[in-house]
Amino acid sequence: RRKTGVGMSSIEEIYPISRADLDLVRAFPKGFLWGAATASYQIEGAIKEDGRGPSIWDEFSATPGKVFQGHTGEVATDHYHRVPEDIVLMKELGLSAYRFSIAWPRVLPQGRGAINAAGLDFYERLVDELLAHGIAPFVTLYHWDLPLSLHKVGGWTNRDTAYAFADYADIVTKRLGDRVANWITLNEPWCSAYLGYGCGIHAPGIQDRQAAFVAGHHLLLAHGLALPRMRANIKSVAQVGLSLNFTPTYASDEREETKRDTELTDLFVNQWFISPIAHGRYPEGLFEALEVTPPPMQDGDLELIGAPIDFLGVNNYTRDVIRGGTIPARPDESVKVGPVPGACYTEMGWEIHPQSFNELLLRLYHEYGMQALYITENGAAFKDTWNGDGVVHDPRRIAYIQEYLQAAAEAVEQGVPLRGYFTWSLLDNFEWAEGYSKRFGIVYVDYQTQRRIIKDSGHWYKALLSAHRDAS
Ligand SMILES: N=[N+]=NCCCCNC(=O)[C@@H]1[C@H]2[C@H](O)[C@@H](O)[C@H](O)[C@@H](CO)[C@@H]12
Repeated sequence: RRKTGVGMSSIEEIYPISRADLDLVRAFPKGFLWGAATASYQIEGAIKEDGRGPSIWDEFSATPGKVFQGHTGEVATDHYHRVPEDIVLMKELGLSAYRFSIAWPRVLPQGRGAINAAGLDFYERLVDELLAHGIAPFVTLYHWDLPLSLHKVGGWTNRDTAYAFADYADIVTKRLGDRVANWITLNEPWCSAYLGYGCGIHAPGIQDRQAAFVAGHHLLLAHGLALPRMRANIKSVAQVGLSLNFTPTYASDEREETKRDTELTDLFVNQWFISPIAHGRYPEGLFEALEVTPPPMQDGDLELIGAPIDFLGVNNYTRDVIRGGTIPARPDESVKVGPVPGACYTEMGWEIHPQSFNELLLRLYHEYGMQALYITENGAAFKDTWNGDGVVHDPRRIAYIQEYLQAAAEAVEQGVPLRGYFTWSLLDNFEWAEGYSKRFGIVYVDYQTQRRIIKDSGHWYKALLSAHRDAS
């Protein structure tokens, strides 16, 4: 379509959505929250500023060979110094909610004990600025940046860390519980436990399967111990949940060993954490399949862990297709096949498969009885290029989000109580072991200048959210 006048936006820029998009948004109920998600270590930078203590990711990313080209979160997207402009950006996009995480080492530099007032003040200003712009804060208390001092005494393999987390949760909710109505205790404890302590590709870089299950139990215990402390400090209408990552597993053929390996991988990847949360017990056969002994538990742990949550945060990006090995392969070594003929993949090598997202949502509702679900992360990394002006074309990210939202809309029509969707991520950011080489944002970050450029997907998302508001 042609320009509508010098300096004016083109019609396409104002309404870059299709008729199908308009039908899509109508599937989501009035009041459905539309947001974007980030995490402290991935966007803040300022890792030594205003009293912040070191985290395990400060140490891990500074360790040669751990992160792509030695990238670190030292500067990241410099969000710590750019909160006002980044919130204007969120407003410009029309977000009704914003999910971010609080850096434990900013609030408690040693992980416990002395509170760093400047750290709490930073998050109080962030929350107040969001509320002033009519954006609902969704606060994650732990998104992987464990205070280094706690790691020095065992980190998540030390049961005391669970108690330290509950104290940290108490401090934060005492300060912000009057204003923040949506709380997430942990982000993806599976990644913290297995990637951090099992295979070691994430901080603290330990390779010990037994340690991974001990850490996993203490992460769950941290969640369970924090729940009552948080509920005492937040408003009765406020809600508490946690965000779990799921990667649905599919058999690549009909052989018995393939079905067995697919089921065992599902146990390991998808059931390990949701089972204690939803059913108050670890899934049958998990420890045997991983050839570990059950982690040390005390009486009452599983009751604390299985206490009711108000919502489940669902993080999903892709699925895994499994081929059975001739011998029972341990599920952390299962054979993932790819590329699947006719399938499409993101820059992470993750298959784009919205159907498995739909089936996951149905499963979480029917098999785990979740009464409220938020998609707290979904998005894609593609090779985004910026040509120096205000435009970044990312059609594949638009298509990815469209397809996944279509799958979510079908789940809503099938009765799944889905309350909101947060795309990962608001900004391009520090993608853990991949450093800055992978871009997930609907907003491009030029790291040389820290300039933010809304990608086509950001303009599209804005129009979609506007259409939903109009249709509600
Ligand atoms: N096959 N396969 N596997 C896919 C497994 C995905 C596990 N990683 C995540 O979910 C992380 C989550 C994290 O919260 C965020 O901090 C990360 O930036 C995003 C993007 O990586 C996602």
